[in-house]
Amino acid sequence: MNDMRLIERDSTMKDTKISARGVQVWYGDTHAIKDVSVEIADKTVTAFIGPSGCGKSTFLRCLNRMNDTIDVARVEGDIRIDGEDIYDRKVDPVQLRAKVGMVFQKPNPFPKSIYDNVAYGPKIHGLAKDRADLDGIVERALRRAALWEEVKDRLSAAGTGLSGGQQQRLCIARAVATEPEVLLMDEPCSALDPIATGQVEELIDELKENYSVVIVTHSMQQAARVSQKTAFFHLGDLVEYGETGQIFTNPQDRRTESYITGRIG
Ligand SMILES: Nc1ncnc2c1ncn2[C@@H]1O[C@H](COP(=O)(O)OP(=O)(O)OP(=O)(O)O)[C@@H](O)[C@H]1O
Repeated sequence: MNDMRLIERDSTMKDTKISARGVQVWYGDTHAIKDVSVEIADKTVTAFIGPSGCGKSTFLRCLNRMNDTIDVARVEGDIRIDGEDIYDRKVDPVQLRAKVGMVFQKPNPFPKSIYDNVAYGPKIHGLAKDRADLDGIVERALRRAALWEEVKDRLSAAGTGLSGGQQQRLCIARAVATEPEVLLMDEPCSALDPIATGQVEELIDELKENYSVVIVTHSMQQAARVSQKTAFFHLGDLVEYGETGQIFTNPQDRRTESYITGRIG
């Protein structure tokens, strides 16, 4: 009986991809993240939820050192990806961000062609040996982002000329083109209509076959639809973290319960 239970548990366990210990973030005097520790699994979608201003985006940005670009931000603690300290002085943040890709709230394609939007990252990171190789990378990334069929005949058209939902999928293609291992998504559907949202959510579900996906969302329905793990933040604290089903049906902390029942936030 015990053996059976062990086997059952093993089949649902995934390796840890990101391990954060005692993470604190300040913006000047504002203490935005307070001693957060969490293990994020590989090949899993993890949702960060919580009321506005609770620190979800701040913590997400710690995972690829995007906070480095904010002058007043100070990050403390230990964050490891595959056991490697990403804040170590020998880590190049540009290389790190190729490995830990990011998709933002508002689709932000470069003012370039669809092709060049996707080819840009692989070019600067020297991932293609020649033009044919680069063509292959661009096609694969656009296919992975479920956009290829819609754009294959107009790759030289401007990325900014696509619809909002297509632009967001283009940004996802751009992020996956550098073969990242982790994909961070900060409210990726908030500027999209329900149809485009559905397409991006479907895509997120497929992306988890290859990547560890972390998504910040204001929509609890979205967290419930796309994620396997959910972390609830409140006033800079990570209050509760667990299986998404458990967080939504049987939260252990009354603050989580208040949030998911709409009493706070
Ligand atoms: N660039 C910044 N400079 C100064 N303070 C900031 C900065 N970015 C965030 N903050 C502050 O840090 C705290 C956490 O903000 P953060 O954007 O991480 O929260 P959030 O949970 O993602 O919010 P939202 O859901 O509204 O996007 C807030 O008090 C916010 O005002």
